[in-house]
Amino acid sequence: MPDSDVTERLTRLRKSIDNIDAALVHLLAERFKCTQEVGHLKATHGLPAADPSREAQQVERLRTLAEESELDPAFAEKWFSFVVAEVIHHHERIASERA
Ligand SMILES: C=C(O[C@@H]1C=C(C(=O)O)C=C[C@H]1O)C(=O)O
Repeated sequence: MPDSDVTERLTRLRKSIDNIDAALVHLLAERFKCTQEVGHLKATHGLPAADPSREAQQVERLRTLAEESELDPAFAEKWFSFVVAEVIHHHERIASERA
């Protein structure tokens, strides 16, 4: 493949990667807006920050979706756990600010 074709293909792929990264940031921002609201609801009603049974259901679902999409399910779970840990941290902070 000539060098100019490689450069063109790389540029095209990187444009798509940049679009996907932008979409992921937007999706995460929307997710955190929802989880912040959940955090306030929980703090107002004295509910615990974490809900392990809900998380177990989500992990199960996400692992299945990952398999169907040919994404490594272990990676999907790792990503989910990373995000949820941050959400729980936010919930604990919201609850402590109310106390
Ligand atoms: C958002 C919630 O709080 C926590 C965070 C979750 C999440 O980010 O999906 C799921 C369960 C909870 O541990 C919730 O209870 O729905």
